[in-house]
Amino acid sequence: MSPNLDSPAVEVSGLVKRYGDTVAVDGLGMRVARGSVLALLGPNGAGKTTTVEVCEGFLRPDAGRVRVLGLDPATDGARLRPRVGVMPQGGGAYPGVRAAEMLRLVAACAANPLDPDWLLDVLGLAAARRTPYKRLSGGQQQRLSLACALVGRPELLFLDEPTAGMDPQARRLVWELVGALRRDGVAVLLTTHLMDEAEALADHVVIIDHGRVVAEGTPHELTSADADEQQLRFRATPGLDMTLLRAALPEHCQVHEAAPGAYLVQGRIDPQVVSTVTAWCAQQGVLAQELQVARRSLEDVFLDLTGRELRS
Ligand SMILES: Nc1ncnc2c1ncn2[C@@H]1O[C@H](COP(=O)(O)OP(=O)(O)OP(=O)(O)O)[C@@H](O)[C@H]1O
Repeated sequence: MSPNLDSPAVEVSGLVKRYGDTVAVDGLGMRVARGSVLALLGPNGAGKTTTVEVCEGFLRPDAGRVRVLGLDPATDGARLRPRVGVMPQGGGAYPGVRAAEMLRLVAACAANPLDPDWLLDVLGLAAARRTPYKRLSGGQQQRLSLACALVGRPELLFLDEPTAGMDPQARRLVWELVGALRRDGVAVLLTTHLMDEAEALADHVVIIDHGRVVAEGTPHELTSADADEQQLRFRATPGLDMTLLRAALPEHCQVHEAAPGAYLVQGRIDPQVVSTVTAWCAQQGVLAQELQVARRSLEDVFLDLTGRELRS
């Protein structure tokens, strides 16, 4: 039986990591419970990879406390390696090695590995088993990297942008796999830029910016924190005069044409607001179609917290 089963899978407090004058991580704290999936979100340069690499033991922190499965990754690497799976950003393999060889090499280091051939099959790589790593497509390299992270039956998985560059089919497959691992009690710390990925997979979301936590909670908590902030979306003829609709709606409502013919009303959406919108459209002689009332999306929350402008 594994030691330290009572401790969280990952526990970080007051983490600081600098590169010269750049403070990449600035007092960050987070906790990944056993058997749960935590998604770490943040704009480019927010400090996600640095945080994950400290937890993986690849980087030493400048300050703070990091415990992985109850151990210190900076000093207990040898004890942690057999229990942790790592899928780094951008793969990481010898370019000439064939897919199946590489997976077998990794499997040989594990005490009780999964069958590499079975794993290649599950990840849709059976036909590519003799292909050298450098000749695999980007998505195939990602899947092989995931296979390498999984083959040792880890208790904890670090996935840094696991589905970047994957086609929708491969992405679905990875999502299903992560769901199955979680049901088997594996903890997962993943970073992603895909809000639907975080919503689909994560029990807990941590949004960071400038190396600090700016919000955290379940996807539901994050998107329903402000009950007065809802959205009414509808489609109609492009170019309707939004100043007229705005004047017909209560003061707390904002309205704009998000894309040609796609309209968005934001505020407290009650039955009266819905009725005003449909009646106003009828007055204009247009039909409001695909009418939908929803909470703010995780992407809205993320953009509100981290800004809408592009980072350099
Ligand atoms: N090896 C390094 N040397 C110097 N600065 C670095 C190094 N690695 C990262 N940084 C800087 O640290 C900050 C955090 O980078 P990090 O890669 O952790 O961010 P990230 O959130 O993972 O970004 P992305 O979403 O683009 O992958 C950035 O300002 C980055 O330029």
